[in-house]
Amino acid sequence: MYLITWRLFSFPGQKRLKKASVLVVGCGGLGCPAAQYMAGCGIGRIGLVDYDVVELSNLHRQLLHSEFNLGVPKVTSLAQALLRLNSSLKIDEYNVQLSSANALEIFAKYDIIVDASDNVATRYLVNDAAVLSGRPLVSGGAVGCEGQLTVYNYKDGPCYRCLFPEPPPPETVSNCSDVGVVGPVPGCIGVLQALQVIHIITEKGEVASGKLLLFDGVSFTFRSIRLRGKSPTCKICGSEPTITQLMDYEQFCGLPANDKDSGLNILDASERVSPVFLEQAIAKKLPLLLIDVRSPVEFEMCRLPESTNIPLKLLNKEETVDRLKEMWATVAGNQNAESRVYLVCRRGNDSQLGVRRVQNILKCQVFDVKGGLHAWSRDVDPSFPIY
Ligand SMILES: Nc1ncnc2c1ncn2[C@@H]1O[C@H](COP(=O)(O)OP(=O)(O)OP(=O)(O)O)[C@@H](O)[C@H]1O
Repeated sequence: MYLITWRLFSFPGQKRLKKASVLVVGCGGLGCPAAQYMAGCGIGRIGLVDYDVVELSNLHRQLLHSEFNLGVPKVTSLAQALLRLNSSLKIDEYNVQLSSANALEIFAKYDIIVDASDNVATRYLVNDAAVLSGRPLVSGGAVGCEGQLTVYNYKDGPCYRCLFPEPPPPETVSNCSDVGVVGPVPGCIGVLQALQVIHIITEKGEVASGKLLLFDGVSFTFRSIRLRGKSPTCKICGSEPTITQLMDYEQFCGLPANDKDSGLNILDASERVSPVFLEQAIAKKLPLLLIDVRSPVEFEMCRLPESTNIPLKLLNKEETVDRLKEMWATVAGNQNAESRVYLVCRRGNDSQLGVRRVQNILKCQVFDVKGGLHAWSRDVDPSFPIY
Protein backbone atom coordinates (compact mmCIF):
# COMPACT_ATOMS: atom_id res chain seq x y z
CA MET A 1 0.00 0.00 0.00
CA TYR A 2 2.79 2.43 0.82
CA LEU A 3 4.93 1.61 -2.23
CA ILE A 4 3.71 4.47 -4.39
CA THR A 5 4.19 6.96 -1.61
CA TRP A 6 7.66 5.57 -1.03
CA ARG A 7 8.74 5.91 -4.67
CA LEU A 8 7.55 9.49 -4.82
CA PHE A 9 8.77 10.69 -1.48
CA SER A 10 11.71 8.37 -0.81
CA PHE A 11 12.25 6.23 2.26
CA PRO A 12 12.93 9.17 4.62
CA GLY A 13 9.71 10.78 3.40
CA GLN A 14 7.78 7.60 4.15
CA LYS A 15 9.34 7.46 7.61
CA ARG A 16 8.23 11.04 8.25
CA LEU A 17 4.69 10.09 7.33
CA LYS A 18 4.83 7.17 9.74
CA LYS A 19 6.08 9.40 12.55
CA ALA A 20 3.50 12.13 11.92
CA SER A 21 0.24 12.72 13.73
CA VAL A 22 -2.76 14.56 12.28
CA LEU A 23 -6.02 15.67 13.87
CA VAL A 24 -9.17 15.71 11.73
CA VAL A 25 -11.97 17.95 13.06
CA GLY A 26 -15.23 16.71 11.57
CA CYS A 27 -15.80 13.18 10.24
CA GLY A 28 -18.27 14.09 7.51
CA GLY A 29 -18.03 14.94 3.81
CA LEU A 30 -14.49 16.33 4.00
CA GLY A 31 -13.17 14.36 6.96
CA CYS A 32 -13.95 10.92 5.46
CA PRO A 33 -11.90 11.29 2.25
CA ALA A 34 -9.14 13.29 3.98
CA ALA A 35 -8.69 10.62 6.65
CA GLN A 36 -8.96 7.78 4.13
CA TYR A 37 -6.03 9.01 2.03
CA MET A 38 -3.98 9.87 5.10
CA ALA A 39 -4.51 6.35 6.41
CA GLY A 40 -3.67 4.92 2.98
CA CYS A 41 -0.36 6.75 2.65
CA GLY A 42 0.91 5.53 6.00
CA ILE A 43 0.54 8.49 8.37
CA GLY A 44 1.22 6.98 11.78
CA ARG A 45 -1.45 8.46 14.05
CA ILE A 46 -4.75 10.11 13.25
CA GLY A 47 -7.08 11.77 15.77
CA LEU A 48 -10.77 12.02 14.87
CA VAL A 49 -13.11 14.58 16.47
CA ASP A 50 -16.87 14.60 15.92
CA TYR A 51 -19.90 14.62 18.20
CA ASP A 52 -22.48 13.44 15.71
CA VAL A 53 -23.78 10.01 14.76
CA VAL A 54 -24.13 8.56 11.27
CA GLU A 55 -27.45 9.42 9.64
CA LEU A 56 -28.96 8.12 6.41
CA SER A 57 -28.79 11.61 4.87
CA ASN A 58 -24.99 11.62 5.32
CA LEU A 59 -24.27 8.58 3.20
CA HIS A 60 -24.31 10.14 -0.27
CA ARG A 61 -21.11 12.04 0.54
CA GLN A 62 -19.60 10.55 3.69
CA LEU A 63 -18.69 7.33 1.98
CA LEU A 64 -16.72 5.61 4.70
CA HIS A 65 -19.87 5.46 6.82
CA SER A 66 -22.48 2.95 5.76
CA GLU A 67 -26.04 1.78 6.36
CA PHE A 68 -24.68 -0.74 8.88
CA ASN A 69 -23.46 2.12 11.06
CA LEU A 70 -26.58 4.29 11.26
CA GLY A 71 -26.77 5.74 14.76
CA VAL A 72 -23.12 4.90 15.49
CA PRO A 73 -20.81 7.81 16.48
CA LYS A 74 -19.07 9.07 13.36
CA VAL A 75 -15.64 8.81 14.99
CA THR A 76 -16.19 5.10 15.68
CA SER A 77 -17.61 4.41 12.24
CA LEU A 78 -14.71 6.22 10.53
CA ALA A 79 -12.10 4.60 12.76
CA GLN A 80 -13.44 1.15 11.83
CA ALA A 81 -13.20 1.95 8.11
CA LEU A 82 -9.65 3.32 8.42
CA LEU A 83 -8.45 0.30 10.38
CA ARG A 84 -9.89 -2.02 7.73
CA LEU A 85 -7.66 -0.14 5.28
CA ASN A 86 -4.54 0.06 7.41
CA SER A 87 -4.38 -2.01 10.58
CA SER A 88 -1.06 -0.50 11.68
CA LEU A 89 -2.61 2.94 12.00
CA LYS A 90 -3.05 4.40 15.49
CA ILE A 91 -6.37 6.16 15.87
CA ASP A 92 -7.60 8.35 18.72
CA GLU A 93 -11.35 8.84 18.86
CA TYR A 94 -12.83 11.99 20.39
CA ASN A 95 -16.59 11.60 20.41
CA VAL A 96 -17.06 15.14 21.69
CA GLN A 97 -17.91 18.60 20.46
CA LEU A 98 -14.67 20.47 19.96
CA SER A 99 -14.95 23.52 22.20
CA SER A 100 -12.89 26.15 23.97
CA ALA A 101 -12.71 23.81 26.94
CA ASN A 102 -10.96 20.93 25.15
CA ALA A 103 -9.40 22.24 21.90
CA LEU A 104 -5.95 23.24 23.15
CA GLU A 105 -5.47 20.03 25.08
CA ILE A 106 -6.42 17.93 22.05
CA PHE A 107 -4.44 20.00 19.52
CA ALA A 108 -1.27 19.70 21.60
CA LYS A 109 -1.13 15.98 20.78
CA TYR A 110 -0.90 16.43 16.97
CA ASP A 111 1.51 17.93 14.43
CA ILE A 112 -1.07 19.15 11.91
CA ILE A 113 -4.76 20.04 12.11
CA VAL A 114 -7.29 19.39 9.33
CA ASP A 115 -10.47 21.47 9.51
CA ALA A 116 -13.24 19.37 8.01
CA SER A 117 -16.04 20.98 9.99
CA ASP A 118 -19.07 22.75 8.59
CA ASN A 119 -19.77 25.88 10.63
CA VAL A 120 -18.30 29.30 11.20
CA ALA A 121 -18.00 29.07 14.97
CA THR A 122 -15.90 25.90 14.71
CA ARG A 123 -13.75 27.50 12.01
CA TYR A 124 -12.78 30.38 14.32
CA LEU A 125 -12.27 27.99 17.22
CA VAL A 126 -10.06 25.68 15.15
CA ASN A 127 -8.08 28.62 13.77
CA ASP A 128 -7.48 30.18 17.16
CA ALA A 129 -6.53 26.88 18.76
CA ALA A 130 -4.16 26.13 15.86
CA VAL A 131 -2.48 29.53 16.20
CA LEU A 132 -2.23 29.33 19.99
CA SER A 133 -0.75 25.85 19.79
CA GLY A 134 1.50 26.65 16.80
CA ARG A 135 0.03 24.04 14.43
CA PRO A 136 -0.49 24.38 10.65
CA LEU A 137 -4.12 24.17 9.68
CA VAL A 138 -5.34 22.57 6.45
CA SER A 139 -8.76 24.06 5.88
CA GLY A 140 -11.40 22.89 3.42
CA GLY A 141 -14.99 23.80 2.63
CA ALA A 142 -17.72 22.72 0.23
CA VAL A 143 -21.23 23.99 -0.42
CA GLY A 144 -23.42 23.19 -3.40
CA CYS A 145 -21.10 22.43 -6.30
CA GLU A 146 -18.20 24.57 -5.07
CA GLY A 147 -15.25 23.73 -2.92
CA GLN A 148 -12.26 25.55 -1.51
CA LEU A 149 -9.03 24.77 0.23
CA THR A 150 -6.20 26.67 1.85
CA VAL A 151 -3.54 26.24 4.53
CA TYR A 152 -3.44 28.62 7.47
CA ASN A 153 -0.77 29.36 10.03
CA TYR A 154 1.96 27.66 8.02
CA LYS A 155 5.40 29.20 8.52
CA ASP A 156 4.87 32.96 7.88
CA GLY A 157 1.51 32.59 6.15
CA PRO A 158 -1.78 34.14 7.24
CA CYS A 159 -4.29 32.64 9.63
CA TYR A 160 -8.07 32.66 9.12
CA ARG A 161 -8.44 35.81 11.23
CA CYS A 162 -5.83 37.68 9.14
CA LEU A 163 -8.29 37.35 6.24
CA PHE A 164 -11.61 37.37 8.12
CA PRO A 165 -11.15 39.30 11.38
CA GLU A 166 -14.90 39.34 12.04
CA PRO A 167 -17.50 36.63 11.37
CA PRO A 168 -20.12 37.29 8.70
CA PRO A 169 -23.69 38.06 9.87
CA PRO A 170 -25.32 34.66 10.59
CA GLU A 171 -28.12 35.21 8.07
CA THR A 172 -25.62 35.59 5.20
CA VAL A 173 -23.93 32.25 5.81
CA SER A 174 -24.96 29.41 3.51
CA ASN A 175 -24.39 25.92 4.73
CA CYS A 176 -24.95 22.45 3.36
CA SER A 177 -28.39 22.14 4.89
CA ASP A 178 -29.50 25.39 3.19
CA VAL A 179 -28.35 24.60 -0.33
CA GLY A 180 -27.17 20.99 -0.22
CA VAL A 181 -23.85 19.71 -1.45
CA VAL A 182 -22.98 17.44 -4.36
CA GLY A 183 -21.15 14.47 -2.83
CA PRO A 184 -18.06 14.35 -5.08
CA VAL A 185 -17.25 18.02 -4.34
CA PRO A 186 -16.35 17.58 -0.65
CA GLY A 187 -14.85 14.24 -1.72
CA CYS A 188 -12.46 16.05 -4.03
CA ILE A 189 -11.58 18.78 -1.50
CA GLY A 190 -11.04 16.23 1.29
CA VAL A 191 -8.63 14.25 -0.89
CA LEU A 192 -6.71 17.45 -1.66
CA GLN A 193 -6.58 18.26 2.07
CA ALA A 194 -4.85 14.90 2.55
CA LEU A 195 -2.38 15.81 -0.21
CA GLN A 196 -1.59 19.10 1.52
CA VAL A 197 -0.95 17.23 4.75
CA ILE A 198 1.49 14.97 2.89
CA HIS A 199 3.25 18.03 1.42
CA ILE A 200 3.60 19.63 4.84
CA ILE A 201 4.99 16.46 6.39
CA THR A 202 7.39 15.49 3.61
CA GLU A 203 8.30 19.08 2.64
CA LYS A 204 8.28 18.00 -1.00
CA GLY A 205 5.37 19.68 -2.76
CA GLU A 206 3.81 23.14 -2.77
CA VAL A 207 1.81 24.08 0.35
CA ALA A 208 -1.26 26.26 -0.32
CA SER A 209 -0.32 28.89 2.25
CA GLY A 210 -1.44 32.40 1.24
CA LYS A 211 -3.34 30.85 -1.66
CA LEU A 212 -6.92 29.72 -2.04
CA LEU A 213 -7.77 26.85 -4.34
CA LEU A 214 -11.30 27.16 -5.73
CA PHE A 215 -13.12 24.31 -7.43
CA ASP A 216 -16.29 24.93 -9.40
CA GLY A 217 -17.97 21.62 -10.11
CA VAL A 218 -20.42 23.15 -12.61
CA SER A 219 -17.94 24.84 -14.95
CA PHE A 220 -15.49 22.13 -13.94
CA THR A 221 -12.63 24.52 -13.25
CA PHE A 222 -9.93 24.83 -10.63
CA ARG A 223 -8.55 28.29 -9.87
CA SER A 224 -5.88 29.33 -7.43
CA ILE A 225 -6.01 32.88 -6.13
CA ARG A 226 -3.42 34.67 -4.04
CA LEU A 227 -4.64 35.72 -0.62
CA ARG A 228 -3.54 38.68 1.46
CA GLY A 229 -0.49 37.78 3.50
CA LYS A 230 -0.24 37.62 7.26
CA SER A 231 -1.76 40.74 8.80
CA PRO A 232 0.55 42.59 11.22
CA THR A 233 -2.57 43.77 13.09
CA CYS A 234 -4.22 40.33 13.29
CA LYS A 235 -5.77 39.99 16.74
CA ILE A 236 -4.33 36.54 17.28
CA CYS A 237 -1.18 36.13 15.16
CA GLY A 238 -0.21 39.79 14.63
CA SER A 239 2.63 41.61 16.35
CA GLU A 240 0.50 42.69 19.33
CA PRO A 241 -2.14 40.01 19.73
CA THR A 242 -5.16 40.84 21.88
CA ILE A 243 -6.57 37.31 21.76
CA THR A 244 -4.47 35.14 23.99
CA GLN A 245 -7.00 32.49 24.90
CA LEU A 246 -10.01 30.77 23.40
CA MET A 247 -13.43 32.43 23.69
CA ASP A 248 -17.15 31.69 23.36
CA TYR A 249 -17.33 31.18 19.59
CA GLU A 250 -21.09 30.80 19.26
CA GLN A 251 -21.51 34.17 20.92
CA PHE A 252 -18.68 35.69 18.84
CA CYS A 253 -20.44 34.52 15.66
CA GLY A 254 -23.89 35.64 16.88
CA LEU A 255 -25.21 32.08 16.82
CA PRO A 256 -27.34 30.07 19.20
CA ALA A 257 -25.35 27.55 21.23
CA ASN A 258 -24.65 24.49 19.12
CA ASP A 259 -26.75 22.01 20.98
CA LYS A 260 -27.88 19.85 18.11
CA ASP A 261 -31.08 18.54 19.61
CA SER A 262 -32.32 21.02 22.12
CA GLY A 263 -30.90 24.06 20.32
CA LEU A 264 -31.20 26.10 23.52
CA ASN A 265 -29.85 29.32 24.77
CA ILE A 266 -30.51 32.59 23.03
CA LEU A 267 -34.15 32.65 24.08
CA ASP A 268 -35.36 32.14 27.59
CA ALA A 269 -37.70 29.29 28.39
CA SER A 270 -40.84 31.46 28.22
CA GLU A 271 -40.20 32.14 24.52
CA ARG A 272 -39.98 28.48 23.58
CA VAL A 273 -42.60 25.76 23.28
CA SER A 274 -42.28 22.04 22.87
CA PRO A 275 -43.48 20.31 19.69
CA VAL A 276 -46.20 18.65 21.81
CA PHE A 277 -47.45 22.09 22.89
CA LEU A 278 -47.63 23.17 19.25
CA GLU A 279 -49.47 20.00 18.29
CA GLN A 280 -52.09 20.70 20.96
CA ALA A 281 -52.50 24.31 19.81
CA ILE A 282 -53.07 23.05 16.26
CA ALA A 283 -55.51 20.36 17.46
CA LYS A 284 -57.50 22.94 19.46
CA LYS A 285 -57.61 25.14 16.34
CA LEU A 286 -56.20 28.09 18.25
CA PRO A 287 -55.44 31.05 15.98
CA LEU A 288 -51.80 30.71 15.00
CA LEU A 289 -49.30 31.61 12.35
CA LEU A 290 -46.73 28.87 11.90
CA ILE A 291 -43.65 29.99 9.97
CA ASP A 292 -41.04 27.54 8.77
CA VAL A 293 -37.74 29.44 8.45
CA ARG A 294 -35.80 26.75 6.56
CA SER A 295 -34.73 27.13 2.94
CA PRO A 296 -37.33 26.51 0.19
CA VAL A 297 -35.47 23.32 -0.82
CA GLU A 298 -35.86 21.87 2.65
CA PHE A 299 -39.46 23.05 2.88
CA GLU A 300 -40.19 21.17 -0.35
CA MET A 301 -38.75 18.00 1.17
CA CYS A 302 -41.06 17.93 4.19
CA ARG A 303 -43.20 20.37 6.13
CA LEU A 304 -45.96 20.69 8.67
CA PRO A 305 -49.24 21.17 6.75
CA GLU A 306 -50.16 24.34 8.65
CA SER A 307 -46.82 26.03 8.00
CA THR A 308 -45.81 28.81 5.61
CA ASN A 309 -42.25 29.08 4.39
CA ILE A 310 -40.33 32.31 5.02
CA PRO A 311 -36.60 31.53 5.05
CA LEU A 312 -34.62 33.17 7.85
CA LYS A 313 -32.60 35.16 5.35
CA LEU A 314 -35.76 36.82 4.00
CA LEU A 315 -37.36 37.72 7.32
CA ASN A 316 -35.97 41.26 7.33
CA LYS A 317 -36.63 42.07 3.69
CA GLU A 318 -39.16 44.86 3.10
CA GLU A 319 -41.51 42.78 0.95
CA THR A 320 -41.48 40.01 3.54
CA VAL A 321 -42.26 42.42 6.36
CA ASP A 322 -45.43 43.52 4.54
CA ARG A 323 -46.40 39.94 3.78
CA LEU A 324 -45.83 38.94 7.38
CA LYS A 325 -48.01 41.79 8.63
CA GLU A 326 -50.80 40.81 6.24
CA MET A 327 -50.65 37.17 7.33
CA TRP A 328 -50.67 38.14 10.98
CA ALA A 329 -53.63 40.48 10.46
CA THR A 330 -55.73 37.57 9.18
CA VAL A 331 -54.82 35.47 12.23
CA ALA A 332 -55.07 38.15 14.92
CA GLY A 333 -57.87 40.12 13.29
CA ASN A 334 -60.55 38.60 15.50
CA GLN A 335 -58.77 39.95 18.60
CA ASN A 336 -58.43 36.49 20.10
CA ALA A 337 -55.98 36.87 23.00
CA GLU A 338 -54.66 33.37 22.28
CA SER A 339 -53.31 34.28 18.82
CA ARG A 340 -49.66 33.31 18.53
CA VAL A 341 -46.81 33.12 16.06
CA TYR A 342 -44.62 30.01 16.11
CA LEU A 343 -41.34 29.59 14.25
CA VAL A 344 -39.97 26.21 13.32
CA CYS A 345 -36.83 24.97 11.57
CA ARG A 346 -34.89 21.73 11.29
CA ARG A 347 -33.36 21.56 14.75
CA GLY A 348 -34.48 24.70 16.57
CA ASN A 349 -31.48 26.95 16.00
CA ASP A 350 -32.45 29.25 13.11
CA SER A 351 -35.97 29.55 14.50
CA GLN A 352 -34.51 31.12 17.65
CA LEU A 353 -32.72 33.72 15.56
CA GLY A 354 -35.99 34.48 13.79
CA VAL A 355 -38.04 35.03 16.97
CA ARG A 356 -36.50 38.42 17.77
CA ARG A 357 -36.96 39.69 14.24
CA VAL A 358 -40.60 38.67 14.04
CA GLN A 359 -41.25 40.14 17.51
CA ASN A 360 -39.81 43.44 16.32
CA ILE A 361 -41.92 43.43 13.18
CA LEU A 362 -45.27 42.23 14.56
CA LYS A 363 -44.99 43.38 18.20
CA CYS A 364 -46.77 40.25 19.36
CA GLN A 365 -46.00 37.00 21.14
CA VAL A 366 -43.65 34.86 19.06
CA PHE A 367 -42.45 31.42 20.08
CA ASP A 368 -39.74 29.08 18.92
CA VAL A 369 -40.48 25.36 18.59
CA LYS A 370 -37.77 23.75 20.66
CA GLY A 371 -35.73 21.11 18.84
CA GLY A 372 -37.50 21.90 15.54
CA LEU A 373 -38.78 19.26 13.15
CA HIS A 374 -36.35 16.69 14.51
CA ALA A 375 -38.05 16.96 17.89
CA TRP A 376 -41.48 16.93 16.20
CA SER A 377 -40.57 13.63 14.57
CA ARG A 378 -39.27 12.26 17.87
CA ASP A 379 -42.05 13.47 20.17
CA VAL A 380 -45.16 13.91 18.05
CA ASP A 381 -45.11 12.08 14.74
CA PRO A 382 -42.46 9.39 14.17
CA SER A 383 -43.60 9.12 10.55
CA PHE A 384 -42.49 12.70 9.91
CA PRO A 385 -39.32 12.40 7.78
CA ILE A 386 -36.10 13.60 9.37
CA TYR A 387 -33.10 14.42 7.24
N1 LIG B 1 -17.36 21.77 17.01
C1 LIG B 1 -17.42 20.56 16.47
N2 LIG B 1 -16.97 19.49 17.16
C2 LIG B 1 -17.02 18.25 16.62
N3 LIG B 1 -17.51 18.00 15.40
C3 LIG B 1 -17.98 19.02 14.67
C4 LIG B 1 -17.96 20.36 15.16
N4 LIG B 1 -18.50 21.17 14.21
C5 LIG B 1 -18.84 20.37 13.17
N5 LIG B 1 -18.54 19.08 13.44
C6 LIG B 1 -18.75 17.91 12.58
O1 LIG B 1 -18.22 18.18 11.29
C7 LIG B 1 -18.88 17.33 10.37
C8 LIG B 1 -19.10 18.11 9.11
O2 LIG B 1 -19.62 17.21 8.17
P1 LIG B 1 -20.54 17.66 6.97
O3 LIG B 1 -20.06 18.98 6.48
O4 LIG B 1 -20.53 16.59 5.95
O5 LIG B 1 -21.95 17.92 7.63
P2 LIG B 1 -23.00 17.04 8.47
O6 LIG B 1 -23.28 17.80 9.73
O7 LIG B 1 -22.60 15.61 8.60
O8 LIG B 1 -24.20 17.07 7.46
P3 LIG B 1 -25.72 17.44 7.62
O9 LIG B 1 -25.74 18.96 7.70
O10 LIG B 1 -26.31 16.90 6.35
O11 LIG B 1 -26.21 16.74 8.88
C9 LIG B 1 -20.17 16.86 11.02
O12 LIG B 1 -20.10 15.48 11.22
C10 LIG B 1 -20.23 17.63 12.32
O13 LIG B 1 -20.79 16.87 13.39
